[in-house]
Amino acid sequence: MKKVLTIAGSDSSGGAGIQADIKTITAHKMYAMSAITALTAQNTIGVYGVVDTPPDFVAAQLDCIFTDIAPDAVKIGMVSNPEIIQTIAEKLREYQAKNIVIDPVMISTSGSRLLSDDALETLHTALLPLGTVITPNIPEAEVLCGREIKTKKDMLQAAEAITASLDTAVLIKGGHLSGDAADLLCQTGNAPAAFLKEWFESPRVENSNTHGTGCTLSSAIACNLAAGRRLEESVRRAKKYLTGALKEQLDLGKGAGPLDHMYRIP
Ligand SMILES: Nc1ncnc2c1ncn2[C@@H]1O[C@H](COP(=O)(O)OP(=O)(O)OP(=O)(O)O)[C@@H](O)[C@H]1O
Ligand SMILES: Cc1ncc(COP(=O)(O)O)c(N)n1
Repeated sequence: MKKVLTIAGSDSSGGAGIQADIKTITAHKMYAMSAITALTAQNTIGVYGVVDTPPDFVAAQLDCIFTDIAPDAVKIGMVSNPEIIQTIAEKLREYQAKNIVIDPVMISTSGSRLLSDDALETLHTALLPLGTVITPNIPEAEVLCGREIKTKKDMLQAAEAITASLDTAVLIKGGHLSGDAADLLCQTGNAPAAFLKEWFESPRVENSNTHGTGCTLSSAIACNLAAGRRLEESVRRAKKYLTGALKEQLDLGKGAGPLDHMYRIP
């Protein structure tokens, strides 16, 4: 059985973070492990409290996992503060982790900050370059490249800028733009300053319950990489899984509710 590790925050309402990741990994019939970076008191309406895990305890969780059951892929979500980010980066290097999908979570759908202001620089320099692929949404991609993204043309330019600056593949998620749900994968090509770009599009599903879409997509990409698939194919399959989970029209809670992660399980 393939093993997938999620390093992320806990969402008490179960729609995003660690809980969405474990459901997604389980729905892919893989073995899920978790290192929890923060506890959030959260529901479909908002985030009401955050308690960060002490960095040495993040390290202890990662030591326990990597010295015992080596993961075939790692998904990283909410990382909270610079000390936790440094710890994760050191451990990923120490254990030579492979197939690393980093979702640079900054602000929740409900509008709460999940990354401290002083963590951005550390995220950029210490952690993101270790990713096999990073998966920012539009506001996160704007922060990473320092320019506005209003159109698909802007996405193309931003993706090149981020790929060039981090020397890693980037999937910019287009859920925050209007029209079809179009995500753009950009990787470095063979020649200097050459980029390989591919769009992954699906019709927009009329569903306001989108809590945890980003977490779910990045975990599903990690599962497909764990299965040995190429990045492009992993993104294509992950997006199909996510779109299916949205189409189920699960409607829980008073705000932006969660997805039906289990829809493929008979
Ligand atoms: N209404 C929708 N219909 C179909 N796909 C969608 C819809 N909304 C978002 N998506 C897809 O969901 C994935 C996550 O995109 P999004 O841009 O919302 O990321 P995100 O903001 O990190 O997610 P979230 O913060 O809600 O967890 C992308 O593949 C995007 O195209
Ligand atoms: C613990 C945790 N991790 C990530 C998210 C982002 O998910 P969303 O943007 O859908 O709120 C979240 N709300 N909570």
